[in-house]
Amino acid sequence: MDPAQSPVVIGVRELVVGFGDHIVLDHLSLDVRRGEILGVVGASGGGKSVLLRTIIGLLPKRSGTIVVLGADRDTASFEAMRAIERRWGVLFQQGALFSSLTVRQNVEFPMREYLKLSQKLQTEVAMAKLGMVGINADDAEKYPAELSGGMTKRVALARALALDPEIVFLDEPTSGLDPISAGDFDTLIKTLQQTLGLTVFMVTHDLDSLFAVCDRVAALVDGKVIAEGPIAAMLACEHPWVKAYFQGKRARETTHAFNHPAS
Ligand SMILES: Nc1ncnc2c1ncn2[C@@H]1O[C@H](COP(=O)(O)OP(=O)(O)OP(=O)(O)O)[C@@H](O)[C@H]1O
Repeated sequence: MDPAQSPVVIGVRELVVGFGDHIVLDHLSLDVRRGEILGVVGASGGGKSVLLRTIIGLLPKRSGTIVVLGADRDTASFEAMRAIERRWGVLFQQGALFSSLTVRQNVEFPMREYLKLSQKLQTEVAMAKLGMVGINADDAEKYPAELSGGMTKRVALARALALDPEIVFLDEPTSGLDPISAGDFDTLIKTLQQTLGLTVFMVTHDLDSLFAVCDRVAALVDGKVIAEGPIAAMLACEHPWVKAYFQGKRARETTHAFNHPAS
């Protein structure tokens, strides 16, 4: 199904989030539709991570509504919200793996929290998830400190997929990776999204990622979404920030490659 026609799985309306007298999100509204990869871009410190963390309930909002998979945290019961939380996975910036747990134990962690599976089954599922993201079985007993940046991201992605989520939140998944590893990671995200039918909410600064994987992009400026749409619409957008971002010097090469794919 064309994601543009799919049901809304994340609906944010008039969201206000702030710290003291610093308003970060100022009556922000945004929809994410089932099956799409939405890229969220914006200036550094503009509130992209705050938006992600507020949607998943890690930060409080001042006002507005957030409905995820039909549940509104303001009105849903604790049990209902916990059941909904099982249906999403999160890859935090830097991976955020537990340093005292092995790769396998990190992936088992959400299962321990939410499911009652035998240890044997947990291990089988964790190993399957690690296989999906391209981590060798030989690396499963390593600790996070022994992993490269790319491997850390892959393990964090495996952990995000542990509970077979419908939505995956990715906070700068390719930051800190060299261009080839970042490109491989983009391909992995796209493949998983297509094979598992995931909805992906991805905060990124990486123009290559936006062009390679996103169905739609939302630009967050001054606490609001000032433009949203497919890449082609963003390239045609006249808003000064969007123009500078997508048509600036840094963007030109990527845009050129997008418009002139190698045959
Ligand atoms: N827990 C917090 N307490 C106080 N201020 C915070 C907190 N979390 C974020 N902020 C502030 O909110 C603003 C937005 O931060 P956020 O991390 O969302 O930016 P970002 O758009 O993700 O930036 P970057 O692209 O650099 O990661 C920043 O000014 C930041 O200092």
